[in-house]
Amino acid sequence: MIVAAAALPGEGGRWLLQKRPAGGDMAGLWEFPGGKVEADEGPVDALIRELHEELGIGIAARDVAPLTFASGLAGPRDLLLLLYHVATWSGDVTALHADEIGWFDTASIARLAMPPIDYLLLDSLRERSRG
Ligand SMILES: Nc1nc2c([nH]c(=O)n2[C@@H]2O[C@H](COP(=O)(O)OP(=O)(O)OP(=O)(O)O)[C@@H](O)[C@H]2O)c(=O)[nH]1
Repeated sequence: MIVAAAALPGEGGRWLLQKRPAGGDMAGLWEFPGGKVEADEGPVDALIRELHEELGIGIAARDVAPLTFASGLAGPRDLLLLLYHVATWSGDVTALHADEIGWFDTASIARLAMPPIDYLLLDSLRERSRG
């Protein structure tokens, strides 16, 4: 499974994470917004679709750039997680899908309960926060 996810930058080196809804897969864990890349779409198209569905924001492909990726097992499934930096967007970020959203610096992200693969993304996110 390929998943496209977004690193959305906020004030002071913070990034947006959302808490997966109760009752579902990996309930209560914090993650980067995004979702599965469907068979008929590319990863950036999937990201644009998912961010509209989950956060109600509009992003343009020209504002999306690869940041890093990680791979491993997510439960029984083999997952490739593509993390994209999203420079700008239109509309206000709204939690349409998540139980909660928040803006966290990388030290705080490291202390959140996340799917295991997400911890592998943190080095690149730290570098990007300094840049
Ligand atoms: N969006 C997102 N998904 C992640 C992250 N880390 C991680 O392991 N995942 C996993 O990647 C998959 C993302 O698919 P999805 O967001 O479409 O999940 P979903 O609820 O539709 O999955 P489901 O239909 O199998 O329950 C989930 O299994 C999720 O747990 C992350 O940082 N962001």
